[in-house]
Amino acid sequence: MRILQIGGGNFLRGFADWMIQKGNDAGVLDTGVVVLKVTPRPSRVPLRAAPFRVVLDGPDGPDVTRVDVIDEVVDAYADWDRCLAIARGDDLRLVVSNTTEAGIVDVPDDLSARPPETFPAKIAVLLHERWRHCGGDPARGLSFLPCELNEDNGRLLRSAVLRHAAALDPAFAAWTGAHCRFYDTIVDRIVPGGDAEEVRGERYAHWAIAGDPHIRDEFPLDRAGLPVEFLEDIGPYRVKKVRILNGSHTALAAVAPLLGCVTVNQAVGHPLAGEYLRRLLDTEVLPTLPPGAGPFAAATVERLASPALEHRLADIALNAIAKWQTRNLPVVRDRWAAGERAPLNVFALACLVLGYAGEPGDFPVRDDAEVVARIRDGVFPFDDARLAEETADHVRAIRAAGPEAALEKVIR
Ligand SMILES: NC(=O)c1ccc[n+]([C@@H]2O[C@H](COP(=O)([O-])OP(=O)(O)OC[C@H]3O[C@@H](n4cnc5c(N)ncnc54)[C@H](O)[C@@H]3O)[C@@H](O)[C@H]2O)c1
Ligand SMILES: O=P(O)(O)OC[C@@H](O)[C@@H](O)[C@H](O)[C@H](O)CO
Repeated sequence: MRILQIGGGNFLRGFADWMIQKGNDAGVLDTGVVVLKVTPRPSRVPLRAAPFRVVLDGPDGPDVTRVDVIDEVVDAYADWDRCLAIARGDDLRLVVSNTTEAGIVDVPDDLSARPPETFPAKIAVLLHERWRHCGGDPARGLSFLPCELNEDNGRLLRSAVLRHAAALDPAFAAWTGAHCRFYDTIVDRIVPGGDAEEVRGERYAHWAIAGDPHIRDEFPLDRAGLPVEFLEDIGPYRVKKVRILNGSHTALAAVAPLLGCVTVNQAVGHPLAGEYLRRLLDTEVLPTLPPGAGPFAAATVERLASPALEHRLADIALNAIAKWQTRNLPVVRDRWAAGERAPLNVFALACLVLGYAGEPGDFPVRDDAEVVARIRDGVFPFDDARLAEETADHVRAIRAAGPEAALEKVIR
């Protein structure tokens, strides 16, 4: 069997490729991976069909795995014909992707371009080639496992692909709708970096996959003891993971640089930033979740405290306003709806607003130029009067007393 992998970033190498290697080693899979490079920009890590090491930090030292599953890398912009040939392949069954949350977009595209610009349009054209080649054989549909962190990632990808498919040929769209399976998944492993030879991450991993049970036989990694779970609905699991882990990351990336921290583990170990994190989880995030999320929150704090990960706050701060909106704002809204307050999450937003505005000057701002410019012009990023007012209160307090004293006051 062959798996088509869209994107060759560190996350997929340290998570999906690592799992496929383990599945092959355990005898539950027998598959190679072909990686498609789908952006015209140069890769951060040069992509090669060559073995690499996955080094995972754990309580008893690093665990090193040689991953040798990538047997081909194709650049869609350099060799689209080869991509079409791969799509025709008899041995192709599964597609995994990670194109960041920016990749699954539902916008018009030029389907005659070689290649089309967006990820879903590329998939539609590749599937169309497959459909033509197999004469619409129902058995030749593909299964998609998107790893992007968008909510309902499988459903989103399916609907964008189907829109392009309908423009190509209604009969092809019907085949795609009936015989290709798009699974919602949620992935969890902190993978802070790597290069062509090595990917660094944590030992912890979890992959929750929802939907049609067909996938359990195509991708039976649970039978190799891997942390892959097949669930009917991953919604509740997703909310818990995103609010606890990603919300903590985004809050720390906003607050901790103002206290002089550079990495996540420094922040967790910092007396004030560490207390901020624990209180954020205990008093704001956990009350918005169903009972039973406490152990996951405690385990998350331990994961974030690991010194071996060297996860830079500045890297997590990429597009921080949009991330705060999806990871932290829902907590604020739920607390308000329950007649409670959420000052620690709003404090993080105040730190972002100040940081984006250039005070203090060394804040790691990595966002869309337009988003940054609007904040610098004094425009509050959300259309919400209460949020604007509470954020402004924190901004004033930070300006007057400095970040440490202002934070002390909010915490205690
Ligand atoms: N690194 C982690 O700890 C981690 C953990 C869980 C999930 N994730 C997911 O991974 C993403 C970051 O991935 P990474 O850490 O491997 O980073 P990365 O920058 O190494 O890889 C990102 C990949 O996305 C591709 N890409 C970017 N924009 C695209 C677009 N518009 N269309 C198509 N492809 C596009 C890039 O070419 C690259 O292959 C996050 O946004 C999140 O969705 C990461
Ligand atoms: O990858 P991003 O930039 O979307 O978010 C940064 C981190 O919060 C994220 O990558 C976590 O490490 C990951 O979600 C853990 O499973």
